[in-house]
Amino acid sequence: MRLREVPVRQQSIVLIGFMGVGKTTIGTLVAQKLYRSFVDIDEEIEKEFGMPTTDIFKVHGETVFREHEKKLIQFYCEQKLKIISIGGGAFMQPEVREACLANCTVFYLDVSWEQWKERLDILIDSRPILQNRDLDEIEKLFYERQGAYSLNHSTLSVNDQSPEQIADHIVESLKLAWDIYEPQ
Ligand SMILES: Nc1ncnc2c1ncn2[C@@H]1O[C@H](COP(=O)(O)OP(=O)(O)O)[C@@H](O)[C@H]1O
Ligand SMILES: O=C(O)C1=C[C@@H](OP(=O)(O)O)[C@@H](O)[C@H](O)C1
Ligand SMILES: [Mg+2]
Repeated sequence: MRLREVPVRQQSIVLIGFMGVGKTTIGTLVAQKLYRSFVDIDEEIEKEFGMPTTDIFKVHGETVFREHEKKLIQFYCEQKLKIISIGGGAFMQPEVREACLANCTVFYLDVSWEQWKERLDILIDSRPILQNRDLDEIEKLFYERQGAYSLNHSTLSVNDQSPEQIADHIVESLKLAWDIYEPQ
């Protein structure tokens, strides 16, 4: 069943954006604020394989990772009342975009390259996609992915804001939309 028919208040929320933008951190906070359960797709894949993402890439390869990522996203997007954080590369798959946009409310967390660069040191060890790429190559990837991210229901700049502020903003904007589209 397509959740398009599901009341907008019950639709799951999906957070998209470049790796390290804060999807996992902010998704956890939004779930707490809305009393919903939180699903981090990377964490689900890691549980399935019993190893961190970097090892999945090394042992099984990116193609296997992407296939599991797609299947899990398609599964969770069809459920109600979840807050779902998906990996930064997931939205490059057309089937993932279709599943998220058709069934859920999709928030794009948008960060400037200047601010993202400051996080590189804390991300490098846990994000296999960043390894073996120099800064120019990462910048190219950052801009290449923006086209896919522009397909969303709501874009939110996260520059100069704390995770708590961003989560509050998402909750407020959802409540406003719910009242407009489904007045109680
Ligand atoms: N708004 C923010 N300001 C500063 N640091 C942040 C912010 N959001 C996330 N971070 C930090 O950036 C890192 C990556 O966050 P994470 O939630 O794992 O991002 P993602 O899931 O998008 O890859 C973490 O160390 C987190 O604490
Ligand atoms: O951008 C990517 O291709 C990836 C982003 C990661 O998730 P985050 O966006 O949560 O860092 C994780 O799925 C994997 O390392 C690949
Ligand atoms: Mg994450």
